Amino acid sequence: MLKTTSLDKVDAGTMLPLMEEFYTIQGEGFHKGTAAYFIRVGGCDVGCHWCDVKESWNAETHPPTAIEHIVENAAKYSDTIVVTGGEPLTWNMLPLTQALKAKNLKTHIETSGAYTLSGLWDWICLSPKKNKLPEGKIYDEAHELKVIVYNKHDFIFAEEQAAVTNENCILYLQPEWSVREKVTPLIVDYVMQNPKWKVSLQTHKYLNIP
Ligand SMILES: C[S@@+](CC[C@H](N)C(=O)[O-])C[C@H]1O[C@@H](n2cnc3c(N)ncnc32)[C@H](O)[C@@H]1O
Ligand SMILES: Nc1nc2[nH]cc(C(=O)O)c2c(=O)[nH]1
Ligand code: SF4
Ligand SMILES: [Mg+2]
Repeated sequence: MLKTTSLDKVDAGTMLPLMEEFYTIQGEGFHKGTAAYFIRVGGCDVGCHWCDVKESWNAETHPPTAIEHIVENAAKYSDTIVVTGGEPLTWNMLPLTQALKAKNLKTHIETSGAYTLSGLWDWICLSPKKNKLPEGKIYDEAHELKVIVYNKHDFIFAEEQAAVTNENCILYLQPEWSVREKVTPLIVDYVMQNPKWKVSLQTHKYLNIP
């Protein structure tokens, strides 16, 4: 009985499968270098073979957690909150983001955009994936587009995605970590040839912080 209630609340977005939460420095993209509190929500079936948080995929291994509890913790640490996963848009993000905004916290999301956009966001980082493309509307709303480069074909994918994204969106190419030594020089050359793009590195990994 108790279990069913939690599942209903997860469906409603008033509880979320919480994998971890941590205060760190945003390592990637536009807000790189900014202190932020990260909320990592479990659950993702996009299946990127190089995903650096595969432990997040199975939502059932992460305890349904009341959003009041998540928000109360977050507010103690930072005024910038990054919601990531897993794929946060697996779930209804409206209750969580409303509660964060009620505390005057800035809401940022890291998402593949594979599911319908929900929630109230001050910053949307869209990182599209070939195997499950974003749902239309998020292309109009995204503030940054961050394409992961694993091999040279990803430059073509990046251009295709930029072409359908709003014109104010800031464009980033980020090396896939395991092949960074090979692809970072390719990204450097590409950005110099195509300066509408910028380089994004996973700087937290170089700094050895979460
Ligand atoms: C782990 S994902 C979680 C959020 C969401 N599922 C997504 O993919 O945007 C957070 C960010 O890390 C990026 N990422 C994941 N694995 C990576 C890797 N091995 N190298 C570089 N970036 C990676 C994703 O593209 C995304 O921008
Ligand atoms: N420091 C730090 N910055 C990040 N930016 C995006 C991350 C993510 O996993 O979503 C991430 C992360 O895991 N750690
Ligand atoms: S969409 Fe994000 S969390 Fe899901 S597999 Fe890809 S990188 Fe990992
Ligand atoms: Mg990460």
